[in-house]
Amino acid sequence: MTDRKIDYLVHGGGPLRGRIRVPGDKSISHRAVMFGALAEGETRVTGLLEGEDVLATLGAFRAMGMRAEGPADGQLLIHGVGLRGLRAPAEAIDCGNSGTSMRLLAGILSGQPFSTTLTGDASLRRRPMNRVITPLSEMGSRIEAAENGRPPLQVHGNAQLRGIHYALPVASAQVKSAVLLAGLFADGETCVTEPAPTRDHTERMLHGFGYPIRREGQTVCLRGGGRLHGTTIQVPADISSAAFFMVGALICPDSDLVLEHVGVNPTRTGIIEILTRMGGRIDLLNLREVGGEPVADIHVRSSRLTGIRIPEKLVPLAIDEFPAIFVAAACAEGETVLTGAEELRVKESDRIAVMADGLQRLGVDARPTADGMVIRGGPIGGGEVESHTDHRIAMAFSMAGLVAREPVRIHDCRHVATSFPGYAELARSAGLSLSVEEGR
Ligand SMILES: O=C(O)C1=C[C@@H](OP(=O)(O)O)[C@@H](O)[C@H](O)C1
Ligand SMILES: C=C(OP(=O)(O)O)C(=O)O
Repeated sequence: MTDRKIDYLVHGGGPLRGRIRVPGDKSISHRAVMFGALAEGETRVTGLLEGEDVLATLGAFRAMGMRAEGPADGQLLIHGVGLRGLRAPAEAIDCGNSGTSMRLLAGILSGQPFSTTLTGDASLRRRPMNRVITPLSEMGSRIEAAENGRPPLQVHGNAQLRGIHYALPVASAQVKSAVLLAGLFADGETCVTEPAPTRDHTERMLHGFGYPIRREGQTVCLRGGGRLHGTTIQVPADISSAAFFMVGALICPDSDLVLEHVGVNPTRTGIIEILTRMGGRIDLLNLREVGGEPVADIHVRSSRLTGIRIPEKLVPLAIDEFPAIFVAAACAEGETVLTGAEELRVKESDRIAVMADGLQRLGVDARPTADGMVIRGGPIGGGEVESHTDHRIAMAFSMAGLVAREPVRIHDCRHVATSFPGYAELARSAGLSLSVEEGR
């Protein structure tokens, strides 16, 4: 990451037209690196997201002895070390801005015969880790954290973990994945029950690497001590990155945009359901299955949006898309009400507080609540907003700038590169009038 602060300045633009492909899926990319490292033999990945979060995961495994060629143009060849082949890293592992890296690594490191420190940037060091510390400790790992279970974490692994049956207190794919990854190293069976469906890329990838896994209703189980077999993985484009363009095309008149080759796993498509319920014209074209994940081209046309009450069951299925959805709500007629989304407060920033604050600065009637937001649509004015070093906040406000009456300056957008390298260029190519300036 560059230390130089950069701002985005958006002077409207649009319509958004044409066909674009956003970068690879972040969740799938992290897991491709992790499972490829723990597998026996080679894993060839294409479409890998070369964003900073995934590079942090890759750096962690290289520091633990994994060899890999790439990434270049999304291609990565991983030489797996096998489940018992990781070595202690020489120094602390820096997860940067990435919660996924830290929580999933905590699961893997819990099963190692060595101790490791996991650290991260200022945003990550504010995020809660007790949610993984609690179940991993029950399995026999010992994890020390700073105050209130915040990073850095010192993970004192245990080569003889015990399998557990764990009921997740929050719907979190990261916690589910951390426990299942530790379960690979544990005696007996490890099962996780989720309160509501969350993204299932870990389960699909275990299957792809030939590891037996069983799902019964909301419970997933595996037995430790098996083997992962190297494979090929084609990473689809990230629906969480496509989300900004979906919203931009819906709210900007005369837009007609196709987002190519996007992963549309049903545990990720809450955004499509929510925007469709708001009146968005969104069609999935050429639906196909690629490497165990459903993929489609998403066709979006400008639409008259109407506010809705967002069903709580859709919240985990759209969890990273709310910054973009709030912008859609600001452009909709009437009121949009979100509840049951307190998890948004512990992401890279407090996404409820930060989005409400920025929308208010742009003249939008946005009222934060403990677990969501109430937004009454209306005209968006110009002004200056803060990203709070949160990539998704920066990109969401850039789409607000697309339809704002005056220019919108978004402060400190460096972190967009964590999930979406090349965002400014791609947004310009689609029709956004966006310049990148020295931060002020
Ligand atoms: O498992 C994953 O890859 C992710 C799970 C979600 O986090 P939670 O598990 O905290 O909901 C999501 O917000 C994050 O961007 C990626
Ligand atoms: C919450 C996110 O990621 P992470 O938890 O991996 O930092 C995100 O990308 O929106």
